[in-house]
Amino acid sequence: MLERVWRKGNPLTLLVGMQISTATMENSAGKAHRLSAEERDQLLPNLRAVGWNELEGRDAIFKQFHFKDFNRAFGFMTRVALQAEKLDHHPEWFNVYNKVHITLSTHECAGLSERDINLASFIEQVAVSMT
Ligand SMILES: C[C@H](O)[C@H](O)[C@H]1CNC2=NC(N)=NC(=O)C2=N1
Repeated sequence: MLERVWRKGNPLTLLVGMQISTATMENSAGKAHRLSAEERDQLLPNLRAVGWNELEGRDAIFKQFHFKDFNRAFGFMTRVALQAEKLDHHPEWFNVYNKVHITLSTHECAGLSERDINLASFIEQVAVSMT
């Protein structure tokens, strides 16, 4: 099912599929692990397709969002913040007026984990609904 979604869907559908798939990726102790090369090959292209990029010199992903005005930007941040708190996984971000810059990485494994992919997927869904 997921394979079918990945092949056929648009980038956002792909990301929703990724959230489902990555939900099972943590080990039983719930500890985050740094994504392997294979996992990156599988997961990152879908995020690149919607504007996320890997940072140079740090194992993290980054995207800049632009909204119509500050209200939209802050509404977006509020929705992301509530979900981040639920997930206990928080963005590093910067806001000025209608711009929001977001970096995602996982302290526990000092790099990218499936938690970042999940949060990025959620953020994309919120951003689409706010633009
Ligand atoms: C103690 C607490 O659970 C951790 O610091 C959580 C909170 N938020 C987090 N946010 C992010 N982005 N990465 C983490 O590893 C992380 N860990």
